[in-house]
Amino acid sequence: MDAFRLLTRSTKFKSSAASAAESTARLPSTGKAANPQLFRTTAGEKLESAKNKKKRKRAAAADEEEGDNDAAELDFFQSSKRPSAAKAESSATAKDDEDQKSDQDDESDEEDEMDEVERRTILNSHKIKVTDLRDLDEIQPQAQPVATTESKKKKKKQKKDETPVLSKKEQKRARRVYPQPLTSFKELRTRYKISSRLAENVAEQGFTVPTEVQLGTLPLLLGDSSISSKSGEEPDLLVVAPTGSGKTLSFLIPVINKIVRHHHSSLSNEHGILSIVVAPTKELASQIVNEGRKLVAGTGVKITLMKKGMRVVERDDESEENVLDEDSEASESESEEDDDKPKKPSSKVPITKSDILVTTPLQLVNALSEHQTRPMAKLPLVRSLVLDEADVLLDPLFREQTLDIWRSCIHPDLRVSLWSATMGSNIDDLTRSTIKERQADIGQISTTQHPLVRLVVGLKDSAIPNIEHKLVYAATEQGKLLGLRQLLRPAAATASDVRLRPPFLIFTQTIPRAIALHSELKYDIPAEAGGSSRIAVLHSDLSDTQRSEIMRDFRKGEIWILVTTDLLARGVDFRGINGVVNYDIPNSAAVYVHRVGRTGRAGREGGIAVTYYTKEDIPYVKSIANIIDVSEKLRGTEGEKSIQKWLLDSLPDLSKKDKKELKKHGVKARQVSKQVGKDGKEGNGKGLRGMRISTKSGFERRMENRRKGAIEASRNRKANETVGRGGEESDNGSWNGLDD
Ligand SMILES: Nc1ncnc2c1ncn2[C@@H]1O[C@H](COP(=O)(O)OP(=O)(O)OP(=O)(O)O)[C@@H](O)[C@H]1O
Repeated sequence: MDAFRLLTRSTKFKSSAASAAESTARLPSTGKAANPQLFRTTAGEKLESAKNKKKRKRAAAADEEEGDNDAAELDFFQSSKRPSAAKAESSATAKDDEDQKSDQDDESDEEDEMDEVERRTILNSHKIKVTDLRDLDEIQPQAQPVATTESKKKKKKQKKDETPVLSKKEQKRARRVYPQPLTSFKELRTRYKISSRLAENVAEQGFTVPTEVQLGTLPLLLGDSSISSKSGEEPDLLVVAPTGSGKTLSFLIPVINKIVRHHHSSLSNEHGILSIVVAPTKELASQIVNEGRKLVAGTGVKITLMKKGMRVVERDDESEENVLDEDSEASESESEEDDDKPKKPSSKVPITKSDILVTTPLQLVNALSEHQTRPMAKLPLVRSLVLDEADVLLDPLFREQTLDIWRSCIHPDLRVSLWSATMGSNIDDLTRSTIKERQADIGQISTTQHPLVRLVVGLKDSAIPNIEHKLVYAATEQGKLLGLRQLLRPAAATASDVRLRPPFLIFTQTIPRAIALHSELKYDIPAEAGGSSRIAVLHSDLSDTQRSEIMRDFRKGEIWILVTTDLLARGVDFRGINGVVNYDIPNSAAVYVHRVGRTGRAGREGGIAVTYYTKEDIPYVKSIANIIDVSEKLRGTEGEKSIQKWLLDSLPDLSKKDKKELKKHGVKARQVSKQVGKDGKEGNGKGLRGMRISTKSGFERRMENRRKGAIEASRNRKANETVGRGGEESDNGSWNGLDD
């Protein structure tokens, strides 16, 4: 069924069939991109393909030598699906397989080793920048820079016994590292020797080319010896990489592999949570678990979504409890409405048995502190802590909870990795200081310090270059609604030059506005296209069950248009959505980057981001216009710029204080006054302004309200006369919410 056609109510487009087909072919919903990478230069591509060609030749020669029987074992990356029987067999022989191949792999490893120039060329070609963030004196002596004239001059000024002060440029150079990039997924097995079953599970996803973030981070986390430590020691890692670039796979593969190794090691009798992944929303946490389940199949690793009422550790003062298996948790009811209250006395609940726990911050903090009634319990076995959307997890809203979790992980070998598409420099500082503070707390000596590495893909804090941005001035709230209606009826949209095919997301500033917009639009979808069931609203006031049902239906394609708040701005992966509408402008440039990043996932072309702004928004638009400008420059399309220089120059700059205020509360005109209840019935009507969404003018609304008031008053008068006593006081004069 073509959603776009149905929405046009069978109206024929003026454009030719050929051009329509051409535009459809480029839509994100039509399938995955041939290459998910966003950045690459010819020089880098040539070098990578030369390296891969060499490897293929070697593999073919090895195949010939080993005969047909062994070939099946060696080429598990070739086909995306393998019969399960073969899988079971290969899983059973995995360890032997690893041992048998290790000699051959060692040999090929040496051949695969790139020199620094090659590593530099490939990393630069993909716009990957890796930096060691430790203090310079902590970085290995080899990393110290060669003194330049600049530093020599400074040196003269210093006393002889003092260490030289390096210029900023020199410090930067000293910190740059060029780890060997992953040129193909095959290397996960041949070079990094990950579990063969895990490698098969990755291959079964059908991914052929690693994305930039995978190419850069997987070697670091799987133990690459070319990084600054020279020891191949796993670093703590800060990663800034574009939205939809495959960060989830980048952190899950190493975490799962580490646990498989742990299960095979002498520590295999240690049972408990070994890794924690923290994400800011339940939707994202549940998505990570789904992705994780595909990767852990058959590896013996268990991944669990943290739910209310679950117990994750045994406190010292508790008696032994029976242990609940992860499989039985899957059947737990998801209909818990209130996360802040314990479901049943926690001591009666069995302890969760899982290797990887995926959680939102509050849920884990509540479990560890028994709803903040007791000191936080410790998580003594956790070796990997992953903070997904780390900048938001370390934002004041979640910071204390996230740091509490971090501090609870007391194992000396803990490694932390922080991931996001946007990260301020304050996160670098906070990470550094938390690592030091934690090391001091657990009495770790400095010699055991490992690298803290930052890896940035592309330009930090920028929107993906493979989508089209439209910044549309709508003057008023009514103008925005009219514009949006045009998008919903694409036949009319030809005039406005924006064509957006479902499925798409619409973001509003607040929950009441999302609800209001949904009620305003729900009858706009024609019955033959499925009517109001095609459009839904999702926000955090809904129950968990409602939230997951809506997510499921949107993913299945039953819901075409989803109105939502920033709840879905981050991390959530709806692979084929064609666009994003910022009905209300985002509260910050970072939120813009994340919201629009819901489309154009994994390098898909053709996604559109439409942002409406009104007169009230003008002071806040410049940072968004800047992001669009940079994204278009990254794309490198001459002459196709949507942000003109004159616009950038004429838009006002926002002060730091106003930026902070905007981030915290959004555009003032759209805030919901405290006197207004969620039902929209309290107050005198003025507080409702922020949630009002209607095409009717203020005058029309006033007239309508007066009419309603008059009818209501006459009804009351009649009732009073009949009953012979005064009726209940009614708030006739107040506006009664939204126009349906
Ligand atoms: N190498 C690959 N080739 C093709 N698709 C991939 C590859 N790696 C991941 N993907 C797909 O890319 C999509 C986006 O991945 P993911 O959700 O991990 O992105 P992300 O970087 O975490 O984005 P965000 O910043 O929005 O959270 C997913 O649908 C995933 O299956």
